[in-house]
Amino acid sequence: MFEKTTWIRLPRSVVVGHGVLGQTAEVVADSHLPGQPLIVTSPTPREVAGEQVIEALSTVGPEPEVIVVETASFDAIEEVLSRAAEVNPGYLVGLGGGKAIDIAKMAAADRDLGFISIPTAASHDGIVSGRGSVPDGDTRHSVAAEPPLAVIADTEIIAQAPWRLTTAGCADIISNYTAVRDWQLAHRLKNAQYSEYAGALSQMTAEILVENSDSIREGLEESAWIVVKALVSSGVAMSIAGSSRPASGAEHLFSHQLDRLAPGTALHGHQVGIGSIITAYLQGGDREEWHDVRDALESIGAPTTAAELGIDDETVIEALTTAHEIRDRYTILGDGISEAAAREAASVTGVI
Ligand SMILES: NC(=O)C1=CN([C@@H]2O[C@H](COP(=O)(O)OP(=O)(O)OC[C@H]3O[C@@H](n4cnc5c(N)ncnc54)[C@H](O)[C@@H]3O)[C@@H](O)[C@H]2O)C=CC1
Ligand SMILES: O=C(CO)COP(=O)(O)O
Ligand SMILES: [Zn+2]
Repeated sequence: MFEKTTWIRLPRSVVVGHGVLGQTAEVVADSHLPGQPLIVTSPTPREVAGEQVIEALSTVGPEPEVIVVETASFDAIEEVLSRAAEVNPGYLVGLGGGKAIDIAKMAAADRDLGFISIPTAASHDGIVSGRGSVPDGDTRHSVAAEPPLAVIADTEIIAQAPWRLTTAGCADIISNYTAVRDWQLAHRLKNAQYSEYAGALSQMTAEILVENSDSIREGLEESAWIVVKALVSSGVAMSIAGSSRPASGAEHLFSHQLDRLAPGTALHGHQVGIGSIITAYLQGGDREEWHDVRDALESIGAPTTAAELGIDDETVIEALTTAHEIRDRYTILGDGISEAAAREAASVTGVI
């Protein structure tokens, strides 16, 4: 008997473009979201877009409550949940970068509420995904969370964010090359479940971004448009897969380990970009594809060396040799690489 089932959860609306925050009321109505919203945000996004979002949401319901969180952590989720228990919101809104959006989507899942994603930067591909990523002691969890019912990505706001946030988003996408390869490897060696559709979409997203890299330049709102579309596409790949696998391989394990060893030093996207250069080197292949990854990062102005990340060489080596311990996800790192191999990979690629 045929027993396979799949349940792909995607947003109902993805609205991207100049000034689309002005369509917020329409989007909320179209999503049938009731009652008072609780906005989960962090300090800078609150300043940048908070009033505009509060004003827009107030036209379709009671004035929103706002909670400002500082970190992506289980404590922050608890804070949001206890505020939600007080105000009993009708739905949640994640406003900001990856951390605020992740916390909102996980709190929404816990309270069984609808959730809207309003990114203020094109810095990560969690804008659309139904996954949350949270560090927890020595490990990192990628948990099933509430996917957004709607995404409102206003390129006017996103284009005004510091440029480094956009280059981080590009690097998060470029890292899909190595993530997909690691996923295929895990499929071959460990029988990990692989989705051809999700793998192909994730890889194609990286290819399209790299093909368009000449148009990704500081000061152009079109750059925000191109990058947001890629981030959406990558998030859809994660939703199809039902896991972060299409967008997270060894380069992400390396980044998660850097978050523990050098917290708050560099952006997620920039770390995974460097991780992707080294992962491509370790994955080998006929053509030295790590050159392509490095060149793509260089062309959009993302860091390609540890020094540019602000992280010292020894921390890079430690992260590389311990990254496999972060979570139970098979990658090219296998059950760990030696210090000598890590040093060789990081030096040959010019990362250290
Ligand atoms: N759930 C998922 O599928 C994914 C989750 N992530 C998670 O997302 C996080 C990384 O996201 P990031 O956005 O890099 O980190 P983040 O949320 O810490 O934001 C980075 C910085 O950008 C600032 N910022 C945001 N918008 C701004 C604006 N318009 N102007 C000025 N500053 C602005 C924030 O205040 C923050 O200081 C990590 O925790 C990562 O694990 C990343 C990718 C996928
Ligand atoms: O950052 C991500 C994809 O870009 C999410 O991946 P993780 O599951 O490794 O946190
Ligand atoms: Zn990522």
